Amino acid sequence: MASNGNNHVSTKPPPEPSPLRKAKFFQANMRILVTGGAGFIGSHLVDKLMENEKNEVIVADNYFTGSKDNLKKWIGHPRFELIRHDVTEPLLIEVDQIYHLACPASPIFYKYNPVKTIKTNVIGTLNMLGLAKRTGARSEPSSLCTYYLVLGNVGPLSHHLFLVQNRILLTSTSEVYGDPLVHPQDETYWGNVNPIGVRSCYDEGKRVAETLMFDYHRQHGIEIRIARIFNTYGPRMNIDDGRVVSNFIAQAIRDEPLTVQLPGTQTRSFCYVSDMVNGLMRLMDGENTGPINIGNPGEFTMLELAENVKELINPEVKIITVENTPDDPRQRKPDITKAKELLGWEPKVKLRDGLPLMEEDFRDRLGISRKK
Ligand SMILES: NC(=O)c1ccc[n+]([C@@H]2O[C@H](COP(=O)([O-])OP(=O)(O)OC[C@H]3O[C@@H](n4cnc5c(N)ncnc54)[C@H](O)[C@@H]3O)[C@@H](O)[C@H]2O)c1
Ligand SMILES: O=c1ccn([C@@H]2O[C@H](COP(=O)(O)OP(=O)(O)O[C@H]3OC[C@@H](O)[C@H](O)[C@H]3O)[C@@H](O)[C@H]2O)c(=O)[nH]1
Repeated sequence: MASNGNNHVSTKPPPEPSPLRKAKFFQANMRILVTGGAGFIGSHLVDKLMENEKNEVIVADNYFTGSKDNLKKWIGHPRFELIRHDVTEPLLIEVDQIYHLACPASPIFYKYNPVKTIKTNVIGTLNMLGLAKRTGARSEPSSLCTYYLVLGNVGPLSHHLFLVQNRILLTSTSEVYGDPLVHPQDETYWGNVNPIGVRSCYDEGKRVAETLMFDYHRQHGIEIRIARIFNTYGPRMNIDDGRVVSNFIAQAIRDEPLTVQLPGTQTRSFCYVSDMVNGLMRLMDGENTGPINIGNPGEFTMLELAENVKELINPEVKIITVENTPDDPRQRKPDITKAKELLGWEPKVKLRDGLPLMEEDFRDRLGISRKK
């Protein structure tokens, strides 16, 4: 017996679904926007999302640090769209989920135009939250779903569409902890950030982005997810990205000295990109808003990282020390208890297994093969 929704019990079976539901147009697609999808993490996320035939993926990117090359295998695919768009401008499209990654991540690039970086973090996140609000990032049907209903498809498929959970995920950062006085960092730590320093366009920008996410959640009921990402590495990083793993690997391949910034005892924890993408998707699909640390708790000094790269990639290469930049955090290691308990997630790829995978990609792109 089926209820018609007005508390009257009907003995009639539910109507047959329209024969059109098997047509492509009626597939139960989840339309997912990935901002910053032409970048390093974003393009790996797109690869994973596109594996699911029920997903349509739209990338919005201004190509500041990203490139169409990272998405070349999807360009022209019927379930994929690429838009040249700067998130500091509003975007009017219909989507069910938003992975909001757009923001330069390497210190060299985010410090290059700090005013633009903070605008990207603040205005960009406001715009994406506005989009989430307009398209109904709540446990209600989205505009897309409403459209299906207007067409009169009242079969089991449309019921499924009602259950689509619209939401927005922000890729925040371990930099919200600043130069942390608590070690390892768990999500309850409020951080130690210089609000007027050269890194603050990024650190404070991401902190405001987190604030906006929670204010939209509390005030407008928007379904939010916040990931605090720790240093991530892997294939497709820009060769001249400037971050430490890509620098050391490119230097080792080119026979140039590995430039350890002083003092060299500062630590970081490095997460391989496939683990990261997996963690982000679990967070999006799970029931917890976060913030949740996603990172690999293996902790290395920069000197240890250089030694590892030397041993694995080029035992002949020199290691030198060079000046550092202001406000460089002295230690960083995620406490991932929350990710383990709430998402059932933990990283699988160890640094010594991930570095050779990245080396292979860098050698291909640089056209330098391994010496015999
Ligand atoms: N990789 C890491 O170690 C790391 C650590 C913490 C947080 N994150 C966060 O993850 C996200 C992705 O980082 P990534 O390493 O892939 O960096 P990335 O620089 O490779 O990718 C960022 C992408 O955003 C795009 N972008 C930048 N500004 C934009 C704007 N105003 N409008 C539209 N697109 C814009 C870039 O062109 C690029 O494609 C960023 O939000 C970053 O803050 C990364
Ligand atoms: O050539 C280099 C580059 C960097 N470093 C050192 O390596 C450490 C890591 O520097 P990176 O530039 O890779 O990145 P950071 O850890 O400072 O910031 C990073 O982590 C948090 C993310 O949000 C940022 O997006 C990301 O850039 C720093 O201590 C830096 O001084 C070197 O020793 N040599």
